[in-house]
Amino acid sequence: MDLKELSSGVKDDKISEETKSLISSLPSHTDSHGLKMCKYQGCWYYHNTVQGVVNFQRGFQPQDTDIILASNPKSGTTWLKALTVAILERSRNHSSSNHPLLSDNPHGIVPFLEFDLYIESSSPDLSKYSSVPRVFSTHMPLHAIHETLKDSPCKIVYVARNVKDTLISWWYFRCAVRKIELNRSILESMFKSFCEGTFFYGPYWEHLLSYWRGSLEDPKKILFMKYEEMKAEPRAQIKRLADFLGYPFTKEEEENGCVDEVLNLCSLRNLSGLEVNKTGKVNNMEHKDFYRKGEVGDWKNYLTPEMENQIDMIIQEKLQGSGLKF
Ligand SMILES: Nc1ncnc2c1ncn2[C@@H]1O[C@H](COP(=O)(O)OS(=O)(=O)O)[C@@H](OP(=O)(O)O)[C@H]1O
Repeated sequence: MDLKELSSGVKDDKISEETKSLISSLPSHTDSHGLKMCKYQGCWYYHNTVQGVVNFQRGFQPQDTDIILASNPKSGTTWLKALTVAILERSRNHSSSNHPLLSDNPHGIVPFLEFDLYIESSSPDLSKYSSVPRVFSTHMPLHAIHETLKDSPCKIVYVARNVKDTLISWWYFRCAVRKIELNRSILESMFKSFCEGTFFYGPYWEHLLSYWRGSLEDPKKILFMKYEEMKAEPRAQIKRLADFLGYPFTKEEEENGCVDEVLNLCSLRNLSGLEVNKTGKVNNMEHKDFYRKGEVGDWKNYLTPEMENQIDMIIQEKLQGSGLKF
């Protein structure tokens, strides 16, 4: 594998001596592609990402109005970023041609804390993100960001997705990034690692539960959304998001079609058809690879009944008693 092709979160070229020493003391394993991972504060990361997490925890200073969009990878992050940007930008009266979503990928507009910003240093230049509110994103679990954000009234939105669709989306993405055909042996090794909890940002259920419990404890600070509900009732869910962020749609906006405008702008079909999303890269990943089918239940086309049973049993057991269901 050509290391230059990898995204910065997965490589291991940004690690300080101090973090190397930390990593050497942590549980570790090597993934099926030969990339080294370690378990830091209960979550599995590639080594560069640990550096990003450590730098974030050391240096990030939240502002009261900050918005943090959190997710497990492949759970609807790109969509949530686009919707949040569109909700916030609607008051700025854009003409049809100068909306930020028309000239950049949602990941270019909303940076990831632990890869894009904090991977090189604990004091990155955030001046580019000075407009209010600042919007950042993360795949870190809540326990990794809690200490840094707990005294701030900033808001956190989490999007969760059914584990089986998340897994299939990851599989597609891994193959797309490596420019190879969908390959069942890759799916099988990813499946194993998902089930064992050793997948990137896993265990998957711990990630979900951290935000789920956080949202129950402090619903004004943490909004828990589900990809499936966003697909099933987009108008209700986007209004829920806008209300939570403190940018509710007015009655007039609802009547003049503004909610549908935002939804249409952020639809998979619209975003994936934009020139900016057909070309270009962010963090060594092609914009186009962030968009695929966006269907609920696509896993049925790929997982065997045995795989389905196994993963269902694990998730059922892990989420038991939490009140969280998919
Ligand atoms: N606008 C919009 N609407 C609905 N669904 C969308 C949208 N944009 C991306 N997607 C689908 O989300 C899946 C990618 O997940 P993420 O965006 O979380 O990926 S990432 O973590 O940011 O890499 C991936 O799902 P799958 O199609 O199931 O692979 C994308 O197709």
